[in-house]
Amino acid sequence: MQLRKNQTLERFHEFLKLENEIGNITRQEAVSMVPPLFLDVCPDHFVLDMCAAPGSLPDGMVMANDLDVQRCNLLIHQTKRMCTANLIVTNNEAQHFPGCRADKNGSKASEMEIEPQISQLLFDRVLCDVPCSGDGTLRKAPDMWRKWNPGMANGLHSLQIQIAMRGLSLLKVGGRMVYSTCSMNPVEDEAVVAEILRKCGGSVELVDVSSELPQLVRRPGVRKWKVRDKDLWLASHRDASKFQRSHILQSMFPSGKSYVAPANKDLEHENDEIVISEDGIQLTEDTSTEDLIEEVSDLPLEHCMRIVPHDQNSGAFFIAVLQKVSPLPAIQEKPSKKRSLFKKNPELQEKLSDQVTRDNSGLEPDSRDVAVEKIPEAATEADLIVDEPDEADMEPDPSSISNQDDSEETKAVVNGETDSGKAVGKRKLQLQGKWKGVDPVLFFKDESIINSIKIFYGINESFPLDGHLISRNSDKNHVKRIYYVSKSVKDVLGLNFRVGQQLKIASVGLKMFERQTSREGTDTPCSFRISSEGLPVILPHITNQILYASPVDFKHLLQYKTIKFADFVDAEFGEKASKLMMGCCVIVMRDSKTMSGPIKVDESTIAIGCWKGRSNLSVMVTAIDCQEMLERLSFRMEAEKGSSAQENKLNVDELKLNGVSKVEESETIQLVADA
Ligand SMILES: C[S@@+](CC[C@H](N)C(=O)[O-])C[C@H]1O[C@@H](n2cnc3c(N)ncnc32)[C@H](O)[C@@H]1O
Repeated sequence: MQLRKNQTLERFHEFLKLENEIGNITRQEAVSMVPPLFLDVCPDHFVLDMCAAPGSLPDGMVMANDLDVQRCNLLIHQTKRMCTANLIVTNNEAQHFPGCRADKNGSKASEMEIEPQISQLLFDRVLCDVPCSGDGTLRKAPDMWRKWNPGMANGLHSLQIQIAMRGLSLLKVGGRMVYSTCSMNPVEDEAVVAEILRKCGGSVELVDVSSELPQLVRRPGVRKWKVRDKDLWLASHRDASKFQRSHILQSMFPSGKSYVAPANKDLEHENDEIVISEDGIQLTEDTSTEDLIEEVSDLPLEHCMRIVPHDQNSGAFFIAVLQKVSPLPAIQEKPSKKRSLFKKNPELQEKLSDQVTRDNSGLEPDSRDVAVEKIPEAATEADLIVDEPDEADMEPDPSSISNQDDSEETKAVVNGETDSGKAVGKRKLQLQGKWKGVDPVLFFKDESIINSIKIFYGINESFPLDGHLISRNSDKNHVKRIYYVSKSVKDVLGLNFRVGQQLKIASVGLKMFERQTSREGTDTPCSFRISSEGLPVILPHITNQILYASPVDFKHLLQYKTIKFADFVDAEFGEKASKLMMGCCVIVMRDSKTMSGPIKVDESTIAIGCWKGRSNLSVMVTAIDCQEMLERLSFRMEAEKGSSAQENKLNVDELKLNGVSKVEESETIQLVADA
């Protein structure tokens, strides 16, 4: 509110919005970022984020899942600038997340697009930041004060157990899973942890992480609590009436034990007095809790962590770290009868998908779990962007570059092959395995196109393309976008084909190449340009169609978007540009590091995709990216100017000592001055 209203913060707010839009920053409450810190992720790990919403591994990969398509879109937008080929965004129900185990001879040849190195999808790390009632966000979500009621937590308890159990069954033995909520309600926290410990019978341990992140002020988990149902406190499942037992479960209590209801229980609480206050809020006579016999858990729940607002001025959070020490008991991840039926009849699955179904992990939840009340929407981050445009198709005409927006399509298809600007409504319903309405995921194997790309950009074997390219269009002749995936992702996709595409993939890999046509004609030897997201990854491997511009010419390109060869300040650069092949090229900003020798790409390398036309170079970067890059550039130049001036001053002082009074400016200083 202050950011929006306070005039003095206007520029800061604009900066935040721009950087957020571009994907350089993501605003999130600090405490929400704590759970992954306890995951202890290593670069080669396979990580599953079961309920990811929006939040580069060399060998490992991250599979980020969320049930909500809009949140998947947001996640895709926010991870776009990470330039990672190691990410798969999926849109499955976490509690039924597919196991993807390939049997040795069961796969059909046509589905086995690529022989995978793995035969089962298991993870080294799992993050279960589950949907919760969200009372820990009370400080930033004023709505919560009106909306909250204890039924929200009770209604989510079973789903939380199911998601956590599914996570544990997908975890490798020896792996770590973090379970977290932004609720302080023990029913969603310690009760869930206790229930999964009970279900797992010693194969999962609650890890004492009190020595990890010592700066984080936290409180131990509780071992005793009561359960609230509407106007009543219940200390034990024994206290629940027969009616209440349809939604108040034994696992919500510290002992986790069930009691047989006495015959007259139904009649209890009938006469509880209900009072309606002036503002219409229902007040109830609070039942005294003193006469209830408290249960105490015998599990080491004090190893859980409670982060409370008044300890370090944060939102509230609950975190538990679990270690799988042996295979779970009675785990049989064989497809249930129901699932094999679905394979034959996907429509049946669609019909049933809205119902709360039983866990297929083999650890069946209590049958009463299915009777939970309608689950309330989980707490939301205050500043979620609902949707983001995919990168527009770009013609080498700068005016068209900045204005296109295919956000409608992005809404419709998550990310995939779209026909920019025209296709909404006309697109055929895509089919990804059994998933309707989702673009297919296909290995891109068109050798003539792959070879033309390799030759045009001079990409050698140091960057293997074969088997690493993906398209999202079943019409092989009209592929518009080609995605690049890492070896780990390639293996997972191969496995997913073998098991009949159980993963519902919203986004995979890094958009690397996009089909490009020029208004000047199509006489370019390669019809695919390098996309902005893929550029940082492929940059070190490009040997053709790449030029180095001085900071001043680079800046002019960003400012004016199109520059005639003859108009570059550095005439030699203009000359070289005119000799490039027609089509996409890459312009790297020259600095002391890129002046000579091989390109070393690091976070400071600034490069853009351009189009070499008949008489000019045009940038193929969105207007917003140009603006951001210009700002980054001026900041860098300021910094360089400062350090050069400092260096220069030192040199002058040094030379003065040697009796010389005039110093030639270094080239760096000259370039900065030009700019
Ligand atoms: C607490 S939020 C996750 C926040 C996220 N980890 C972050 O740090 O931004 C819980 C998420 O679970 C998703 N969700 C709800 N039910 C789900 C289900 N059955 N399977 C998977 N995701 C679910 C919601 O869409 C929501 O984005």
